[in-house]
Amino acid sequence: MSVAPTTTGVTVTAQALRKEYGSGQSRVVALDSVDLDLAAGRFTAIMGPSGSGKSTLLHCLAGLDRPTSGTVRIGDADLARLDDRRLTLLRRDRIGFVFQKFNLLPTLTAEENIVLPQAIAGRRPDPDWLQQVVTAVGLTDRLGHRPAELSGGQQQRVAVARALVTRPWVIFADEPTGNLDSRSGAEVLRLLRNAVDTLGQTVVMVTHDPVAAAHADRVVFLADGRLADELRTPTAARVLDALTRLDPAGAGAPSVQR
Ligand SMILES: Nc1ncnc2c1ncn2[C@@H]1O[C@H](COP(=O)(O)OP(=O)(O)OP(=O)(O)O)[C@@H](O)[C@H]1O
Repeated sequence: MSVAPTTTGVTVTAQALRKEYGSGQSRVVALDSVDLDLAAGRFTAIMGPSGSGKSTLLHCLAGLDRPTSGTVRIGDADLARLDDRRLTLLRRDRIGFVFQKFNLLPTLTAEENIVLPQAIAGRRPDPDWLQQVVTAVGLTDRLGHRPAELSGGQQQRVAVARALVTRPWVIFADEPTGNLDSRSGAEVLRLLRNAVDTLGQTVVMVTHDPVAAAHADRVVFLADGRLADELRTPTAARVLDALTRLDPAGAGAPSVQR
């Protein structure tokens, strides 16, 4: 991206975060006493064995789900103090999302998908900024195509553009490369990395892939719903080592009834 850094990102913090599902015999503690401070303008990856609470943590941090107890702050917004309507507005106006399954509307063109969050808010995107984002993600000649006419990698680049175009405080990405071949996945990771480096964007990403996590500045590891480890300036090899220590069998067990 060819624009000067603007540091759009804000800090995301979680304090004493706990999330339980169900009750009685079927109670599951998905998150337990999680304290986390994610710096503004940095790329953080969340990793851990299957069932360790990664998606639950991302959903609680992003205001998609309410924790059982504890606090989440995005910038100076305390999510627990927002009613559902305000939380929806915060998500729409201040947060960008990139999901594994792209989540594009099939009847809309790439361009219509990119500007959809702003259209819903009754706003028009700044045309210069829209063009910069579209150029950065390499979709200039695909704007009139519908998702079915785009490759998986192109669809995910539409989703990244949709996340970037609102200049969100933070982008949350849940397995953004999970449905992509390694070349398309690398392209999407490069875009996220670039958004951090050139725009000061804050990015938080859940991934299973050590190579994807190596694009982050910091990797935090969950095990059984708790923070278990972390790495700064990770490499894929060090991430894999840390994961193997946490989960030697390569498969985590769900954390039931602690
Ligand atoms: N809606 C739900 N109802 C009951 N239990 C749930 C629900 N969502 C998640 N869980 C449980 O909470 C725990 C954490 O789940 P979560 O999906 O956050 O883990 P994860 O690390 O993202 O797993 P994976 O890597 O397999 O996607 C698991 O034991 C899971 O079975």
